Amino acid sequence: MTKSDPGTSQPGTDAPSTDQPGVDEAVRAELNRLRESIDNIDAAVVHMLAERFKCTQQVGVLKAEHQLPPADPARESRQIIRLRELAASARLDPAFAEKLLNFIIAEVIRHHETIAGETRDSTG
Ligand SMILES: C=C(O[C@@H]1C=C(C(=O)O)C=C[C@H]1O)C(=O)O
Repeated sequence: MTKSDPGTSQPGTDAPSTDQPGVDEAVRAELNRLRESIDNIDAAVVHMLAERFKCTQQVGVLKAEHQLPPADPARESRQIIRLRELAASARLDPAFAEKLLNFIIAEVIRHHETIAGETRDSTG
């Protein structure tokens, strides 16, 4: 297989696609089984994040209506401590858990700033 042989490798790699003939049937079956679980977990993550953002949007509206700042660093510090402990007990890298939470919170704060701006515009 070469790079000029389209469709036989994953984009950006020279590794053979698992869809190719020649991949052991038992390996393919195990991979498919694991990928079905991964797809279910990814769906659950998306649904849980959607629910989280529904809550944080409501927090954003409440803060905007009461002139509270979009970010609450003290609350974030407590969440990070708690999440790192949860991660450690679940054998997930606490640094990864912290990065993920910070990534999500940054997006939430962006939403809150937008809501605050819109609220100021509409109330004058
Ligand atoms: C949702 C809030 O607003 C911000 C976003 C947070 C979050 O996404 O968990 C936490 C703290 C705040 O910086 C909040 O204050 O509770």
